[in-house]
Amino acid sequence: MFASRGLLRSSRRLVGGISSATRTYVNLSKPSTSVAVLELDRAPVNSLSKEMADAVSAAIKEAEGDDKVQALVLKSSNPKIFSAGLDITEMNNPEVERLEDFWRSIQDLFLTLYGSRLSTVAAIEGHSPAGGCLLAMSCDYRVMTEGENFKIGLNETKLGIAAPYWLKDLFVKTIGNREAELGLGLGKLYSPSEALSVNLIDEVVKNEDVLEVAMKEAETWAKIPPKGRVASKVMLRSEMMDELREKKELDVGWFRDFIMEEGTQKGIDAYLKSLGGKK
Ligand SMILES: CC/C=C\CC/C=C/CC(=O)SCCNC(=O)CCNC(=O)[C@H](O)C(C)(C)COP(=O)(O)OP(=O)(O)OC[C@H]1O[C@@H](n2cnc3c(N)ncnc32)[C@H](O)[C@@H]1OP(=O)(O)O
Repeated sequence: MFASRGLLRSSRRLVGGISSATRTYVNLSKPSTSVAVLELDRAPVNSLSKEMADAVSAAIKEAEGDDKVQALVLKSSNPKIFSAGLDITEMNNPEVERLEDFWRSIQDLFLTLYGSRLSTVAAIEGHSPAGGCLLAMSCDYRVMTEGENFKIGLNETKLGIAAPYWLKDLFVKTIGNREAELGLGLGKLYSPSEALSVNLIDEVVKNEDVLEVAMKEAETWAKIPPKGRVASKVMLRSEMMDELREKKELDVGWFRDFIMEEGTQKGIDAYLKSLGGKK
């Protein structure tokens, strides 16, 4: 399985007898019969551009296409950054049509990952702000590497923007209403131990152990008979997904109007310039 479906540039290789495929922005491999590993690989910070979001969605669908695969580990090629979230340059002085398409790709990525028939385990290596936290929260289980300087959370308000309603809903579902009020309002980024204490993540592990722990967890989920497991996931998640599917174009409009406002643009521009102090 995992043959290219013509969506992505791909090259195939055999690593220790394991078939794996390297593509633009993502690497998909299958280290065991029932578990696939999807590595985010967009330097420098795995930010989600439209193309990156499309590549991740396509790779998830490809893994789902193998009937034997029951679980997926989502990891990063960068041991210090899981994902820096949405590619802010997509929202900085954008062309409107591209901005709308970008948002559709982000919505689709969320629907694909959150609604996957596969059990998904996030191996959160390092920083995971905003859209990175979205990726992690869309999984069934979250393991994060230790290191109190690593942060996860929804910091959108600090950029002068607001998380979309469905990301807010996902946050509330994950950590509860009160903590979400604090987290969203303050744009709080949690250290691994803080994230664990509010149930934003499920485990904190040593950096060198993260993949092994995530794989073990994925194998555990993969052993659960899929019929009941998937039905349970659908019960828990379909309401939210159906609502977004219904409101998709409305949500695109809200996003576009919000981002295109002059004040929002000023905030995004200033934030982007502050990053790394280099721009
Ligand atoms: C109605 C709905 C309305 C709106 C919804 C909008 C939702 C938005 C959700 C989001 O995801 S917004 C993005 C939020 N992300 C962040 O705030 C993270 C920003 N990045 C960082 O904090 C740091 O880069 C890091 C902690 C992840 C890593 O730090 P470090 O290793 O020191 O790297 P640098 O900061 O030097 O960055 C390297 C390089 O990458 C660029 N960059 C970083 N993050 C992004 C990003 N999210 N998008 C685009 N580019 C990013 C950074 O500018 C540097 O570029 P250079 O060219 O200067 O090397």
